[in-house]
Amino acid sequence: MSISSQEICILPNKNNLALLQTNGMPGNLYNICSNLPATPTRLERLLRDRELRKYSKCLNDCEAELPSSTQDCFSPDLETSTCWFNDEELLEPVSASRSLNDDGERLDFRASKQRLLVVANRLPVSAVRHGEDSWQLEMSVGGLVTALLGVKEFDTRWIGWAGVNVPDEIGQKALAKALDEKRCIPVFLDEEVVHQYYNGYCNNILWPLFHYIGLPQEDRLATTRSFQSQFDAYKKANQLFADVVNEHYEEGDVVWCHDYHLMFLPKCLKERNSKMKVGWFLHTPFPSSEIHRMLPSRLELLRSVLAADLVGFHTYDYARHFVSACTRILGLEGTPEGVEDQGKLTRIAAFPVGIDSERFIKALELPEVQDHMKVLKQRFAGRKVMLGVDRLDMIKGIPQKILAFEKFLEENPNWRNKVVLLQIAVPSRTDVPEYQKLTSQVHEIVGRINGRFGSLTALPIHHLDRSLDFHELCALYAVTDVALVTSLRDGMNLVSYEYVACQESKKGVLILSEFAGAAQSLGAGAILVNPWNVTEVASSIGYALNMPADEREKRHHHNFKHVISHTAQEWAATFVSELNVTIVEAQLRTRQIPPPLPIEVAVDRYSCSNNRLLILGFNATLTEPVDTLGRKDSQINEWEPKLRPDLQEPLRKLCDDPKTTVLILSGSARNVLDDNFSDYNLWLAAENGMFLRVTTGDWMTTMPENLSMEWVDSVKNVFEYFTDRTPRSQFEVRETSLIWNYKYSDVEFGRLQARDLLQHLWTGPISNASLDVVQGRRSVEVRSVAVTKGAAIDRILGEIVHNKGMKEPIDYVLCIGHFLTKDEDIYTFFEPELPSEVPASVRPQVPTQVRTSTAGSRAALLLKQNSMSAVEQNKSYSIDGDTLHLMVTDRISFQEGSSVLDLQANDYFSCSVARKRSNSRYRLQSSDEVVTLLRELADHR
Ligand SMILES: O=P(O)(O)OC[C@H]1O[C@H](O[C@H]2O[C@H](CO)[C@@H](O)[C@H](O)[C@H]2O)[C@H](O)[C@@H](O)[C@@H]1O
Ligand SMILES: O=c1ccn([C@@H]2O[C@H](COP(=O)(O)OP(=O)(O)O)[C@@H](O)[C@H]2O)c(=O)[nH]1
Repeated sequence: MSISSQEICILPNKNNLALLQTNGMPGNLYNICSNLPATPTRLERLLRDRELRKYSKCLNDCEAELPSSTQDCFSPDLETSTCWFNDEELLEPVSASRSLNDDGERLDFRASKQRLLVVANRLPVSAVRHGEDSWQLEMSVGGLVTALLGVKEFDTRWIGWAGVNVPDEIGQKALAKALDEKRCIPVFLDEEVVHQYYNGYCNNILWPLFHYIGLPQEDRLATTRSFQSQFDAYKKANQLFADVVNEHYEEGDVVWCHDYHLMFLPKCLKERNSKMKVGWFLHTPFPSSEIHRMLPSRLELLRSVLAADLVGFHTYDYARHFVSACTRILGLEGTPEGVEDQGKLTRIAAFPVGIDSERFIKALELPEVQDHMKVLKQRFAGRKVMLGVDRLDMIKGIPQKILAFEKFLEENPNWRNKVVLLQIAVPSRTDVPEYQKLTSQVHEIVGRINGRFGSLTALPIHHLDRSLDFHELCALYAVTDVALVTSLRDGMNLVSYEYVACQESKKGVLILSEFAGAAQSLGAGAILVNPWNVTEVASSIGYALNMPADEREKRHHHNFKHVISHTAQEWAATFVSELNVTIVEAQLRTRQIPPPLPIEVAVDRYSCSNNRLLILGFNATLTEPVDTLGRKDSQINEWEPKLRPDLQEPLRKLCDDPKTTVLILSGSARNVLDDNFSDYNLWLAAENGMFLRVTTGDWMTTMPENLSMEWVDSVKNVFEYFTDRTPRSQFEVRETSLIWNYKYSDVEFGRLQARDLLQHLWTGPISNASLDVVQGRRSVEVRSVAVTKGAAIDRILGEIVHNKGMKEPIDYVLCIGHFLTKDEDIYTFFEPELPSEVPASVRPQVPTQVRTSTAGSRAALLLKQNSMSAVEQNKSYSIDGDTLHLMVTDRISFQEGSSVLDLQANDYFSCSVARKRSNSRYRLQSSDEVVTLLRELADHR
């Protein structure tokens, strides 16, 4: 019998029973499998997932204790390969995890392992060709490989470049076959692409920029010139990766893209299959948005990463920088969850990587490691040994490290023959000129210092330009007294983790750069340094070498605990779990997003009807879309909205159609609507419907009689104060509301100011008033509770019907707008059976029953009621200057039993524009689509 992870929950034991009950769902033990509507929070989901993982790990561990004959274990055949780590079990395919259930029945967990496609530039093995169809595979070096090799919980396949050019088909086939045994799938890149994409765009542009080094000094202009062709190659290479993923993808797979090489990949994948679960993780720092905005391709890169469902970074700082780049450069909304764009949320979070600590700890017991340790101890007997292990990369701060060591020797002559620095500098990206230069620079400094402080028998620096095998490396980690990590920037730095893992008996000291991601997790036990400050590093070396045993022990203990509990396995499992949860949540959220307006249907119903009402919002509905993409933030266009020129013609046609009444219903002031629409034959409702006029007539007010505006002066004071202190913000005093707008200000500063402003309002002038504070995307508006579009519409409708002397009820309503939530009561006005708060998820999108006003339409009902109450109460409104206060209720001339509205459900189209969540039945993405719609309607009289 095979069971899926979904079904695991029906096997509770005492432990997970306790957990499920503490997850906020008392008495609902089987909630995960039940059909009950309780929707768990993200935290509940993640906790449950974590518990299930532990549970299944526990079963797997039990299985490990079964006699080997009962296990169906894979034994890799690496006869043809030499492995750098000589640790081929790391690449084993998924082993069948089997266990017995309570009835002695065998459970096969093979099916419960989720398929994971890891896509990274580099495969864990690099290929070396030995003949036409013969390949040797060697382990690749670098933290990414180390981290991902620790991932064992999934049925993993690795897709990547084998680090070699294979132009011929025979070679490609043979290599694909050899790699298949390692569950690796090659992406073949030709030399030119590798040169432009990997050496060029990735390692000469993105890498230095993301590490705050800036573009290479000498060939900066050349780089600037070749930028476009390198970026094209980058996109091309990413597309090649996408093609291979698509070829191997099976429904339900998780596709996990890695690193700066593949920032374009999420977009390529999602364009082809929007349902694919795509995660992207960056192993390097993500720099401040000020750095990222220097990239000519800044927009495209951000946009394509955002196509992923989940985006992960090593630290909160990197995640914060990314979100800030999205807000500042793309103008998108950053929320605590991630980044939102048109209702799509890309979740952004920090997932600090770890190592497979057990592997290092166990390795120390191996005879070959013990042998290495013995040799090393003898070789350096009587001297303290300091260790540096880095790829030879400018980000690692190797010259700075060596200079600090020189300074230490300079200032501490007593240590000169008593300490040695072993520096392993693994050659890396040797085709990139900057790396070549670094090699000679380091050699030169090492030579100088050895010449200065060395003797015939001892040298202060042992510098190795090569990699070590795993056993040698573990031995070195274990016997050395101090590890020196001086990265100028480093995504994480796993060497520091590995050092700590191997120091359980010696309790050596870790000196760690504060610019490495690892400083966030190992900072408590390490000595943190600024690698640029050579004096500080030199004195830290002295401090470390002289540190008393009890302090070393405490510091080590702190870090060791962290390293063994934050493993690579846990990192990957958490990321994938979060990705799965993100997908579930996105599905739930999607249900709250109204479907696109079926334009054809709306047009078709329009042409079949005889008395139509078109209610159109103004801002962001009939104006150009809010300019966010690639905006030049400093450009203030116009504060006042303007009707899109391409809408003039269709709007005029619609207004001139005798069967159609057009109402512009807006928050804008009267003069703004006058400026834009005076020439059209339509109705204008300004200030959210508080003022009304037909363009051939004068303004009248529909304002409730007792509307108090006493609060205005005090709110104005607060708005003035914040306008003064927020560059490029502005406030507007309307007759029924006050609006502070910061759409042209610095987004983040504007938001902070808005938060502050709200606090002032709540605790000050409006605390006792009957007001609403309405937060827009980049605005704060204060208006009386009674002022909403929905509240005004019945009065407006009454006036229109009366004024036009309508003999026939309205049989078609299209209501579209970029309305604030407060004003969405306009949508539900025409749907009396549902309260406006009802979430879209439970709202029938297209009700099938036919409603007529006589059977309960709110408009007809209200009009009748108002009419009666007006007659009964004999209410009237006064004339105030040029404003006629409307007594709408006594103007209803319809006879009892007849109706103002005779609206069938499928003749009503409420539609939000450019809103992510809405109570409308439908949505349009932007005012561009409004243009299409109105053009179509205008052509169907
Ligand atoms: O593949 P290469 O070009 O030879 O470079 C090796 C790797 O270097 C980078 O490693 C990063 O990932 C580590 C693990 O997350 C992290 O600890 C370290 O700080 C990073 O520098 C690079 O990001 C990888 O893609 C490369 O494979
Ligand atoms: O001779 C060596 C030296 C180092 N490493 C490994 O390379 C990785 C370096 O990762 P780190 O995160 O420190 O930096 P990166 O090189 O990825 O920037 C570590 O796992 C080391 O064990 C290696 O494989 N061979």
